[in-house]
Amino acid sequence: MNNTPVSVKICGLTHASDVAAAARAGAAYGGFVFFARSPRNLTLEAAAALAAEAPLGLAKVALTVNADDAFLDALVARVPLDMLQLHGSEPPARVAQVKARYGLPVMKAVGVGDADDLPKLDSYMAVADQILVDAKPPKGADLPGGNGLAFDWRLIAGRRWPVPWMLAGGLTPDTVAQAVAMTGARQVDVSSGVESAPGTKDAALIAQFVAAAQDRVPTL
Ligand SMILES: O=C(O)c1ccccc1N[C@@H]1O[C@H](COP(=O)(O)O)[C@@H](O)[C@H]1O
Repeated sequence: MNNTPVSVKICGLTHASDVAAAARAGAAYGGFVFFARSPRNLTLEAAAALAAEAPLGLAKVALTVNADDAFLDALVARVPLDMLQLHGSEPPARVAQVKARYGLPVMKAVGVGDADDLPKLDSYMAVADQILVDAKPPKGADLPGGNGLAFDWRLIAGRRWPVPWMLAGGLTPDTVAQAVAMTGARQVDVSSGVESAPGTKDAALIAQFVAAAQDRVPTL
């Protein structure tokens, strides 16, 4: 039995109050989204201002989707970051390139819809610092993540990988405890499940989510 509390990432922070709510609730990571079609999309300037508000203990993660070097160069120069999250179709070689170029830990997201998607996770073990096991977006979806959709957690029940991994996809304060129990995840990531509307974070839901993930009473 593992007594270390589950680490939580709150993704899609867009206001200083979101950063404060995530930190107050006990989240370990805060995510900033850089994807134009997302309701959580940030400019570099807005992200730099939010990053300045993040206390020690809240790791600042930048989520990008198939970003090129020019964008990543500007991002890393402008925003103090602790990790890059690659949420597009970046192949293992691109993950290795990004890791070498910026010297930041890289988390690679992989969408899971059915058992056929699981081998893809293995292809990133040698190059990524962490893996994000997310729900595969529906065909034709506008966003490659952040859709509030879960996958069948039984697909990964009892699975272990040689690098740290996070569970994501449609998690909510009501479902996260069951997701953790079924999968054995020690890290979870949420965006839509702690929002009152797309792109609008709710401090009470954030507190409830982190507490539920860690099996304790919320810190409000
Ligand atoms: O949140 C977004 O807008 C987003 C945009 C593009 C790629 C990924 C995005 N979010 C990530 O998706 C998962 C699951 O989100 P949800 O909890 O189902 O809404 C999570 O890792 C977010 O970081």
